[in-house]
Parts: sequence; C-alpha cells; structure tokens
Amino acid sequence: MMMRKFLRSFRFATAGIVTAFKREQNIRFHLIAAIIVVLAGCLTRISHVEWFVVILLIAGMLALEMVNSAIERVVDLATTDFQPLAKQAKDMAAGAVLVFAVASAIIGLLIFLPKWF
Ligand SMILES: Nc1ncnc2c1ncn2[C@@H]1O[C@H](COP(=O)(O)OP(=O)(O)OP(=O)(O)O)[C@@H](O)[C@H]1O
Repeated sequence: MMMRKFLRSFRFATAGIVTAFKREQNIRFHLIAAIIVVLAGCLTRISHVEWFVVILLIAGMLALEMVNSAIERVVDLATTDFQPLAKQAKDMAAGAVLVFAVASAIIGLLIFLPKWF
C-alpha cells in the first residue's frame, strides 16, 4: 500500500518534470547549459568533490527553475488582473533563480578557470 502510494507520487513528479521541459524554454536552456558543463567536466577531468559540487548546482538550478514556473502558474491561476502582490511573488521567484544562477556561474568559474589557464 505504501509502495503503491510512493510509486503514484513518483509518477506525478516525473510528469511534472516532463511538463517543465516541454513547456518552459528557460528549463530547456538550463538543460543545454548543464550538458555543456558536464562535457567540460569530462574533458577537464575535474575531481570527485568538484563533480559533487557541479551536480548539486545543476540539480539545484533545474529544481529552482521548476519551482519558479510552478509559482508563475499558481499566480496566474489566482489572478489575471494586475496585482502588486502577484508581481512581487513572480519577481521574487525570478530573483531566487537569478541569485542561484549567479552563484553557480561564479562557482563554475572558480572550478574551471584555474584548470584552463
Ligand atoms: N497578475 C500580475 N499582476 C502584476 N504583475 C504581474 C502579473 N503577472 C505578471 N506580472 C509581472 O509582469 C512581468 C512579466 O511577467 P510574466 O509572467 O508575463 O513573464 P515572466 O515573469 O518573464 O515569466 P515567463 O518565464 O513565463 O516569461 C513580471 O515582472 C511579473 O512580475
């Protein structure tokens, strides 16, 4: 019974990931960026610890983009009128993505640049 419930939740979560990749251009962009970073990691032969960091950043970025898209949908469901709170919610969610993206880019440069130059 518990296993069936877990599998059901897993199916819904998978459907959410598929929808995100189908509907959200930003998420597809992050996936392409992630593939490039993984290829660069393979070519540069980064260490185990560096792989942990890179994988965590890629997963975090994709997960945060999905949360941002979910918030956008909930806001759009709640109102189609111009609402200052709706704007704040969407802009803060987008800001959270930006914070993580900038931090990821800096950490990526700190990992890769010393190996290239
Ligand atoms: N109901 C609303 N009331 C007030 N401001 C809104 C509302 N919906 C969107 N906005 C604001 O309008 C701007 C554009 O929002 P919109 O959701 O169209 O695009 P977006 O945030 O760039 O998302 P997407 O990734 O879907 O393009 C944002 O600053 C957002 O906060």
